[in-house]
Amino acid sequence: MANVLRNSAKFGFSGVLSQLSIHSRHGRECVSPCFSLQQRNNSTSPKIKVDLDNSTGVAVLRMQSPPVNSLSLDFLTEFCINLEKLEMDKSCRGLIITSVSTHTHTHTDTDTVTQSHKTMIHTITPPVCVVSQTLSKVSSTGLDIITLPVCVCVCVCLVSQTLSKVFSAGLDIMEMYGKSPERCGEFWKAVQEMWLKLYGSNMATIAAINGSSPAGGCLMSIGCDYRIMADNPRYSIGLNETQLGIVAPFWFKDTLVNTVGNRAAELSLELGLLYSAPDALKIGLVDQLVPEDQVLSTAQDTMSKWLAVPDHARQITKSMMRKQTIDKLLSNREADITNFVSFITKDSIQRSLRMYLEMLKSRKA
Ligand SMILES: CCCCC/C=C\C/C=C\CCC/C=C/C(=O)SCCNC(=O)CCNC(=O)[C@H](O)C(C)(C)COP(=O)(O)OP(=O)(O)OC[C@H]1O[C@@H](n2cnc3c(N)ncnc32)[C@H](O)[C@@H]1OP(=O)(O)O
Repeated sequence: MANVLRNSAKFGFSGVLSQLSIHSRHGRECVSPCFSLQQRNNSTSPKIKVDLDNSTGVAVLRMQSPPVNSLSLDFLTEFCINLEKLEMDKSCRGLIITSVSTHTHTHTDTDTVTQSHKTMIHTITPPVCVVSQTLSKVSSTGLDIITLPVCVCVCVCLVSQTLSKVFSAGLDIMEMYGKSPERCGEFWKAVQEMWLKLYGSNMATIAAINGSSPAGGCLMSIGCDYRIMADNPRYSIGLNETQLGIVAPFWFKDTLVNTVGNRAAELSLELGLLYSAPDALKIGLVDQLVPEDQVLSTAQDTMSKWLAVPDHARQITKSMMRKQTIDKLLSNREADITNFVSFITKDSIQRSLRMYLEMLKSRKA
């Protein structure tokens, strides 16, 4: 243990984990070589926006993947890359995870059509740059060279997309429905990676839950050190997997037990309960409720209290609390993937997922 603590002071929590387990893929040594320490951490990528305030050392990661911030393979990959970058950045000590409620997405599109220039201008607005040109083209027979008037339209337009009031709708069900075993395995590995990185982060982490947070969204929340939820009767949170006819794996269960205790976790998991914000507070699934417009500012105020504690002391303590749970998955990763793939690809489970998807759609109609 003394060794663990010495290493922890030297490498931080993630570093200790990678020292302790040769299977660890989320320690500092395993970072993709394309990220250097010099890299700035203010990034905007399609699904996630990260802003690091260098004066406070606090990064805000905003999920912005309409319609419901579901956790697809692409989303999870992007999430892990961002987390890894922040973990590597010594100036970043705290991370707040939240969802943007509305965002404007800048969309660049290049289209080539064999229509008149005039038609093109009418169909795509607002064109920032329209280039007309004549293009020589080989006909389908390959014999005749024909010349067509072509309008190449480079259009930059702003598309406003509104996220429904969700923090995250959890794992993207479409990643588990009708997919090949290989793809399911790849997806599950990314889910594991997201949890390993978050639960084992050296940073102080706060979930600013400004919307519903079922299943994987709840996992992401309880993977943080502290949870602040909007006091809105429309929002709910919980590990509702059994309601979909699927089963939360042992590490989802362990994280929930570590958060709310065994009895509450038992009820919660077996019944697939989604809790209102006040009920979630009652069982300790979230730590604090605040009016919706104060979720982020409260998270920022709370973070300053967490960062008042010396990093090494907080990190070593966090490691002592979470290491056993993390190691359990690290030493069973491959078996866990195999279990997931064989479970999720069963006909009966696929049927349950289809019914659930239909229910989601019919609820909308
Ligand atoms: C033998 C032992 C084995 C042991 C176990 C081994 C392995 C483990 C196996 C499996 C574990 C899997 C763990 C799974 C975890 C998950 O996270 S599953 C996902 C659970 N999520 C949900 O149940 C949430 C469902 N969504 C909602 O309840 C609502 O959408 C909402 C989030 C409350 C938002 O409501 P609203 O604003 O009204 O939006 P809509 O319902 O209209 O949704 C908009 C569109 O988004 C689609 N959508 C919603 N959620 C998801 C999702 N999670 N994935 C993909 N798509 C989603 C919805 O269908 C709408 O689509 P359309 O616009 O109709 O196309």
